[in-house]
Amino acid sequence: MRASLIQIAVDPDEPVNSRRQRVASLVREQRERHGADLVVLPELWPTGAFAYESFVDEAEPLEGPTYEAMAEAAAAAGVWLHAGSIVERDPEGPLYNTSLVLSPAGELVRAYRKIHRFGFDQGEAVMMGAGEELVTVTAAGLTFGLGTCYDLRFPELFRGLVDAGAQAFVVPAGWPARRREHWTLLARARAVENQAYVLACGTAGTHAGVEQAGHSVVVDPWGEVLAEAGLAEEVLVVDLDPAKVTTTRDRFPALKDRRLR
Ligand SMILES: NC(=O)CCC(=O)C(=O)O
Repeated sequence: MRASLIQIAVDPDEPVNSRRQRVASLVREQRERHGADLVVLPELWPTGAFAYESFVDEAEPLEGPTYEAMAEAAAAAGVWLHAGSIVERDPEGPLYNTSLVLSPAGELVRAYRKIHRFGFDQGEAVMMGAGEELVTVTAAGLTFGLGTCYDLRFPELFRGLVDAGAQAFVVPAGWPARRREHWTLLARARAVENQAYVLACGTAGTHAGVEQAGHSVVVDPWGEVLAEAGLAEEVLVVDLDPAKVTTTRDRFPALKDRRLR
């Protein structure tokens, strides 16, 4: 199966709706241009992950304007779409940082509320609720476990996803440039320790004064980097093979030597 990761530039001068339309047309062309079965977008790309002051105004229901634009694009292209995350307004609860996974028919098949909120005593950590559910989804022949940005620092989440059947992880992010080394290192660590693909899709540009790391990366189950973006907006195209997960786990069966559960 082939995946396209779209590292979107989040420019505060581009209105959110224009960005939605621009991203929708990028999604639409991924099948025809690159033969993609799956398209992946970053964390909170409509607003920017650090644009805390816009979270309340831009919050939307699960099937709000971002979903609508992405559903139309996924269906037009006939691709699975991990649409990155949105600021979700739950009518009965707080805001959440929620990732959406859409089928090639444009249906919302899974939503994942980010479990580990970033910011310590400010921003997302105080403005949003914490998700509580591990989420996996089987798409185009692979079972993906979902995480979001800061989640990458919490290996127990990814091990839990492996226990739930994950062969690959999708990690949308809005990771800052000043901790770029951590991003690449953690993406490779999660791949190696879980013998799983990692599809880590970040943003480009600078918003809310925070320069983004870019450098979206795809790592295979042996820890090899298959593709890595630069700093600017860019599309990464990679082929993923479920058999590679099986052979890696069979030939070097470290996951079978676990003693603490
Ligand atoms: N949006 C985020 O979760 C940022 C995470 C981050 O900056 C870090 O883990 O470092």
